[in-house]
Amino acid sequence: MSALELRSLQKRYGEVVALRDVDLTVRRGEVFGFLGPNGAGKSTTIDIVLDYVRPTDGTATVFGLDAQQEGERLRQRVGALPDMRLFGHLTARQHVQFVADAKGCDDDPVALLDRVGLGRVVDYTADGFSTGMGQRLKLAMALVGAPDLLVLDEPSTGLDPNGAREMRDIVREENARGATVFFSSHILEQVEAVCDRVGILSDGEIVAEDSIENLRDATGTQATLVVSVDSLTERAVAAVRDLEDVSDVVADENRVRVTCPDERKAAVVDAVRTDDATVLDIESDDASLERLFATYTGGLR
Ligand SMILES: Nc1ncnc2c1ncn2[C@@H]1O[C@H](COP(=O)(O)OP(=O)(O)OP(=O)(O)O)[C@@H](O)[C@H]1O
Repeated sequence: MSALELRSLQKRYGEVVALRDVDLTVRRGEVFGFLGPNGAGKSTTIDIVLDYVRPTDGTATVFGLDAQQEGERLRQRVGALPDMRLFGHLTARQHVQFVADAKGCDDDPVALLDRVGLGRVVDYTADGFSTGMGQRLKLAMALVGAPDLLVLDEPSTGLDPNGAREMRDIVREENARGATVFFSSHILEQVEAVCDRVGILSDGEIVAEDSIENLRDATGTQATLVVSVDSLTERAVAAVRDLEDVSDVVADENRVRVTCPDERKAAVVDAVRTDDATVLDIESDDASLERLFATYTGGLR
């Protein structure tokens, strides 16, 4: 049985078609990235999965439980980080305790708050929290009861780079203990760093569902690679230029920049080392990921 199944899901708000026809399967134990530009329908999909919103047509099931029919049982097994307001007059501890009581579990709020980096403010009220602290608190609430499925809607919102990294670490830890993670974002690097597979939603429809690697192969999306060495010879540059599928070769004193498919990166590094140069640094930019996203969502063709 899969962790999450969406079948022919449709949602209209009056004239606005938020979801056209969404079919998606998230397997048990995977970290699945749910990608899409603003307004694509990600939040609507998540709200339907959590039964905050009813679909116009189609079904959403979590571990075989129908979101509309068995919402209460379903929520027992799910931890969600929705874009929900916190209660300013309640402390961090009270927020987590509230979820623990609702789920009927005896998790220690302080341990959970410690895990998300709020160990020192457990008795502070949420009204003084920054956006990032609020986001951490919502994550602690999502972790209550060691859920089988974690649904994280834009979890990195408001987090600084350290916070974003800690969020990724927690996603990995949760996945390692067996949780399936469904992770929505429009920040591609975040998704690539933790996700096994991704689904790309565009204009209310899934336009791609695969590993990022396979999607790259399918679209022939190229990466930019910069190799820095201790000394660069003309022979080495010529060897790089001779490589198949490698283009836009630019060389300066001790660096070579090229455009190539992922699977040619190793050949480029080998060629740069033709005269036994020592590799000092290898950089590969994320532009390829941006292009991949744009290819599927209509930003670039
Ligand atoms: N309550 C609502 N009433 C009317 N239209 C809505 C409502 N909620 C969402 N929509 C519309 O449905 C579409 C999908 O919105 P949704 O918030 O699901 O997208 P999203 O992918 O989560 O976007 P974002 O990345 O900006 O959060 C948009 O056109 C939005 O304006």
